[in-house]
Amino acid sequence: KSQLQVNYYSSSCPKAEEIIKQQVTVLYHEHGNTAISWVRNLFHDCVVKSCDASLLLETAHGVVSEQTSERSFGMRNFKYVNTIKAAVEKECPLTVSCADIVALSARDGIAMLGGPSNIEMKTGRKDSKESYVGVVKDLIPNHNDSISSVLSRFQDIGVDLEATVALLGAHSVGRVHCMNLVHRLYPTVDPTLDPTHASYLKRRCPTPNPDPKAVEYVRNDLKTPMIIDNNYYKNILQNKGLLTLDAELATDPKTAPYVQKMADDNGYFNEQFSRAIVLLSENNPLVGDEGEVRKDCRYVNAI
Ligand code: HEM
Ligand SMILES: [Ca+2]
Ligand SMILES: [Ca+2]
Repeated sequence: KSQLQVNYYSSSCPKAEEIIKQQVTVLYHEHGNTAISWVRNLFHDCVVKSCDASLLLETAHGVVSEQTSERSFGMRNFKYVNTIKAAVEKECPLTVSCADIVALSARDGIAMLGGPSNIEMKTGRKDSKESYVGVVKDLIPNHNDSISSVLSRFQDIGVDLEATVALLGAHSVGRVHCMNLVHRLYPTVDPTLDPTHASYLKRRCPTPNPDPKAVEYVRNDLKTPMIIDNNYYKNILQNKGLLTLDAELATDPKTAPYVQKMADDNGYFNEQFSRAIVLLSENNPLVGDEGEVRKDCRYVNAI
């Protein structure tokens, strides 16, 4: 079985990585939160079977999109993946996979957001010919799952304990909708939440039953909301994590020592985050003649 490699497109499409980076940069300057979406996309694609762009398939021709799963709640900016893909197709038709676009856009998005800029992302992934919507809920943890179940799910795909703690640092950017946190505020405030922060959250999320269509949300990190840094760990140590999972990460005896170390040392966090992103991105890829290179990331190729 062939493997992923560094610069897989060096002869078939030498400009591929440069074009993707340029598109990610332009999109970031138009809508900064696109870069945030590329990071979440990597997680939601790679954890579901493989980094194979299964996430990007839309509901059509008998396919039901993974994006319709309740775990995909709040995901955004999918339409701009098509912008990146179109630019790459123009240079090299049917050559660069959507799965590699997911991986490379995550790498470049992380750099735009001030995270590590030296991630060695291999390429050569192929795209799935199907959606795995039926297993999304089994594979992507819920916001109130226990830390031990989250750790074992990551373990199953080769992401170790320290790397898992580092990956959650992605919650140093982006937002959480009220729907995913009102259970910590009503009817009574979760005692593990900092009371001042809880009052702030109640102002942002004033009712126990937010309309899922209303865009009521809280930013993950009030200090550096658009920067991937170790502030997430500082927040959760001060009981200002938004998800139940965030709160548990800070106190569980297995994860707490790493949380403390990451909070104390941004360089160490960056190192572990880079390593973890690579592990995540190499989960079970389709390679060689497996899968296909989709022409349009939203649909499998016509036969
Ligand atoms: C393992 C357990 C995880 C759980 C339970 C979890 C859960 C969530 C939830 C509930 C949200 C908020 C969705 C919303 O209300 O809009 C969110 C946002 C986000 N998650 Fe996670 N997450 C996990 C791991 C990760 C990982 C490993 C990454 C990336 C490496 C990641 C990246 C993000 C990003 C970037 C956002 C913000 C998205 C935006 O603002 O558009 N998450 N996550
Ligand atoms: Ca996938
Ligand atoms: Ca931050």
